Amino acid sequence: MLEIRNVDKVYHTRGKPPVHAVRALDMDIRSGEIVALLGSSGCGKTSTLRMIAGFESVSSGSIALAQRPIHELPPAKRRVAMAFEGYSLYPPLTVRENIAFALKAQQLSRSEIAQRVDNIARLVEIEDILDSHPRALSGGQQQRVSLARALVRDADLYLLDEPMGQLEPQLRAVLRGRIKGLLAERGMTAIFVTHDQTEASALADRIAVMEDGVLQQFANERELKNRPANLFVASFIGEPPMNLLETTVRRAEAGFRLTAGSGMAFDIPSQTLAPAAQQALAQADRIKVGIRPQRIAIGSGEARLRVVSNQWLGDQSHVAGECAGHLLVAVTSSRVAARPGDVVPCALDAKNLHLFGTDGLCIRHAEAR
Ligand SMILES: Nc1ncnc2c1ncn2[C@@H]1O[C@H](COP(=O)(O)OP(=O)(O)OP(=O)(O)O)[C@@H](O)[C@H]1O
Repeated sequence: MLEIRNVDKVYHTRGKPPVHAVRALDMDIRSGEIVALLGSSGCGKTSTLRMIAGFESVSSGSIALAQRPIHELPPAKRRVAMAFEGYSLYPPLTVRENIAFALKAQQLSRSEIAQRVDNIARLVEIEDILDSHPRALSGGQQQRVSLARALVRDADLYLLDEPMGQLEPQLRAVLRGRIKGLLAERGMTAIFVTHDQTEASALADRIAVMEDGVLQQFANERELKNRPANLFVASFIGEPPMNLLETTVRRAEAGFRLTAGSGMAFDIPSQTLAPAAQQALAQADRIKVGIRPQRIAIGSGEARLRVVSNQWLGDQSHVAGECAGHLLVAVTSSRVAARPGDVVPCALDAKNLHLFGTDGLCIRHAEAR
């Protein structure tokens, strides 16, 4: 449906060094798919969206939509609808006129336009402000008008830049559900930008994680959590973040022994390693290992955790503590009775470890549950 091939974006500003905002981006998005572009501020999400919409040129590479190369077409010819981060509403027009404006080019009857505007206004809860002008609206209201103006159109692709960033949490959750319903019901293909993991997980079929202009991994939430491609994704996705430990590598009888400070060692049998991973371990002195807080068992096991903090969140305990010189966070669904300073047994099983090579790429994932 949407094919992004080897796209780069470099901004040149007079008197300043060039900014390489997007690097060698390759993505394939399927028809009817909802995709989140997720990453921290400045990682290239908005630049990517604006290149697809045609408001920024690509520095190199190509973009095709429904088999049509679009990267050299003007925005109006791309059949792409976009809701902008800065809303971009027309100040002299009312909300109703702003939304209807996007439909004028589609040569629809007046009654059809009125009906569509009313339907989308109801969906994003702006029926009461249809006759207001943008300057009289709050940021959250303007954001919903901008969203309505994009979603009301007939387009091959919908691009939504931080579509709900200004809304209070309850309304955001309600609209998220409704928008997902609308997109699914109409089989609309959409890409939205967010830096909120919960939003990405709730709305998207697949999540593209970006950092420093580079696509780190493009997969569903489960895959990102269970099979992170590299250290960045491993530490960025998941709450609380994955525990990462520096270990020294030594060959052992049936594989490798990874030692993380005094009293913490993991035996990794060779049979759990692909040939490339074995080779990487054989050549490394030190590697990083990662373990999800949910995979550290508290209350039993060989290791000892000196508790630093223990919080019960209503449905899970978050226990932070020091273990063999490392600060670890563990999450369990049962209530843990330990207080700061207490020492509790815990288990870190080698099969629950993700191993990362010296280049940061994951060379072995934790065993699937
Ligand atoms: N028009 C421009 N001219 C020069 N540099 C730009 C321009 N637009 C963006 N940049 C730079 O390109 C990089 C990527 O910016 P971009 O807005 O795409 O990131 P982002 O992930 O969407 O960030 P945010 O979440 O803060 O909107 C940043 O370093 C930014 O400063």
